[in-house]
Amino acid sequence: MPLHYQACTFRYRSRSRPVLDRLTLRFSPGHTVLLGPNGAGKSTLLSLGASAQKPQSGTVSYADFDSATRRHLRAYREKVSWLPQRPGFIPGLSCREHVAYVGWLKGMRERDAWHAAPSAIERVGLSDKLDDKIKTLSGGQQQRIAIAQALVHDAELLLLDEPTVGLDPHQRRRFLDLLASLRGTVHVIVSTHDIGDLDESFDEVVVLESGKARFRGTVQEFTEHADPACAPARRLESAYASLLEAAE
Ligand SMILES: Nc1ncnc2c1ncn2[C@@H]1O[C@H](COP(=O)(O)OP(=O)(O)OP(=O)(O)O)[C@@H](O)[C@H]1O
Repeated sequence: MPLHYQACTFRYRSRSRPVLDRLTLRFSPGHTVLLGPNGAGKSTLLSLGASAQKPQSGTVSYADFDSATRRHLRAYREKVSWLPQRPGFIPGLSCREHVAYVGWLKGMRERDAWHAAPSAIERVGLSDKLDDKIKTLSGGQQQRIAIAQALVHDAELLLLDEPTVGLDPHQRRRFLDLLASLRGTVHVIVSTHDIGDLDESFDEVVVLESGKARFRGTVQEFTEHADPACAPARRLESAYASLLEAAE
């Protein structure tokens, strides 16, 4: 199912200019990387996709459910999971309690969430911290618990906002392998500044700039924007730079 933004306008109350101005964008099923400079509107876009905020006009829909329609909200949130850029934690809960609590918030039965939490935590390699309190974890470990929270209720679509921030290189590789293991079963949209996260395992690249989609295409189509003279190892960076230069 695609995640569909139709003529979406979103403005923060304290701001006169909208972050998104009648944006129409369709994220195809599969795995998508969302790129864009600071302030482009990526987090805003994902928070709308997660139904955490509503557009002032236009619609956001997934699987025939409208994120702003009250009677759709429960089903929408069961299908869509979101890792925000700055996940909030209840520091005194254990990892298991926290992940189970988020599963319960997402509509799982308390018992089911409690039983599902250890396997979500195992997927991020923190089984040895199951009963440790969140406040005793390092920043990178907390980020991994946040990823486990996004996985716990088996959503159809994961919206991951800078999930690899704070992860060491081994954990970053592990996370990318985890994403690859979800191919074919879970749709994923990952916002990142780390262009190295983008590899051939992704189906689509979207570049957002000033609230507008400057590029949407396959990884190969994205790479074709690179300077032909650049070194192979720098092709992704070069493609990204040339797309943003063209937008100026
Ligand atoms: N809560 C808020 N109140 C007011 N303005 C906000 C708020 N959150 C974001 N903005 C503004 O909205 C614009 C888009 O921000 P957003 O966080 O969506 O961008 P981003 O592409 O995710 O940026 P980054 O890569 O730096 O995380 C920015 O100009 C930002 O200053």
